[in-house]
Amino acid sequence: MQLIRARFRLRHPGFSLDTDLELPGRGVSALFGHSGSGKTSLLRCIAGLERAAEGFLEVNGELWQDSSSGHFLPTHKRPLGYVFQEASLFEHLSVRRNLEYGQRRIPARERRVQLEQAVELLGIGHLLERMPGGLSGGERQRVGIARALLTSPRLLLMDEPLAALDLKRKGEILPYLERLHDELDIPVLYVSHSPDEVARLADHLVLLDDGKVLASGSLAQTLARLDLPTAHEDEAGVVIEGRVLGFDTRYQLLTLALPGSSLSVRVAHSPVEAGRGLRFRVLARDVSLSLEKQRDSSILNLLPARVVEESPAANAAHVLVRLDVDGAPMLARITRFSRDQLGLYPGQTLWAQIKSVALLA
Ligand SMILES: Nc1ncnc2c1ncn2[C@@H]1O[C@H](COP(=O)(O)OP(=O)(O)OP(=O)(O)O)[C@@H](O)[C@H]1O
Repeated sequence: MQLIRARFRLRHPGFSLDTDLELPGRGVSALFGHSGSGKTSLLRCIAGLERAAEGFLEVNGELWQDSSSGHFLPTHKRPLGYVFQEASLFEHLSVRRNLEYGQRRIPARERRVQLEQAVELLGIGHLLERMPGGLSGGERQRVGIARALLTSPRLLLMDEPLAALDLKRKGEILPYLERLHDELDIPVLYVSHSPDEVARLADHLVLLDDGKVLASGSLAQTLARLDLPTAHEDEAGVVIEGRVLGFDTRYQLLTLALPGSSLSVRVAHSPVEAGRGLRFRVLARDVSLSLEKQRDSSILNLLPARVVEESPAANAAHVLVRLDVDGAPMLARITRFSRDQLGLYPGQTLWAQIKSVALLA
């Protein structure tokens, strides 16, 4: 069974962590929550760094901890990689030697990731003979991630791996993280403050608040839940996956297939060929609703939608509406005035006008 079960109780003065999670044993699970909500504490429990933590941890069928029977694998025996904000590389060793150090911790027959593969995945072939002192923050982080992979982990823990980088470097490194996600079969627990990173990388989302799990579910379903604080942020929105149908060079329009309709996005170049999957993000504030299909509208995307439920928004003049668009959940933030004009009710079918779609690639 591909599953990570993580049940922990940990007390610090003034803070207690109490989690009972079942996470998918593959793909990226993002841990999201305010500062102090317990994200790092949970990763530390999973890594076995909190000896005082009571709990149970099973990773894809392997038992790492069970306090009820006194079973506790110490950190160095847990096959995991841990990537922090800043990579702590051995400064006196070249990049190649740093990577080999990671690899040597594992007997040859147990290695699941080869040096060439990690170097290629992180795009660091040209850095191998360099010393860490001369690397940029983004390059260091890529080397740190490659070194973690070379220990052939059964689980990769990443604690805000991009937080120390500026926006440009973040943009450079994200495609490599996406490749890890697509090409390696190692489950990742990814702590982040950034909705954008989560939208791009995560499959599963865990929301933590004051040491407790507020929600744990698929990214698409969880982002669309009106009862969670994420739906009430200014940047609230959903992530949808579609398959590329085609790219029109004259109009620079990329068309993506949804289960029963399609969406068009204006982009200069198609990032992938037809048939491949792509993620895109639709913010609640970019979706408006109408009863009629407005054919004369300059808005490109008009999709049939069904109202599932509504909730007051943070701003009293707005309401949040959860929609079902061909089985894909979507959020719309509209004014209370529009809501009354539409006579909105659950089950109503209407048209969602999508003013802007952000491609996550
Ligand atoms: N060793 C410790 N002793 C006492 N309190 C601690 C200890 N470690 C963590 N805490 C407290 O536990 C709470 C959760 O901390 P944690 O670092 O897990 O939060 P976080 O969600 O990762 O925060 P951030 O996003 O700021 O990194 C905080 O209030 C912190 O002060």
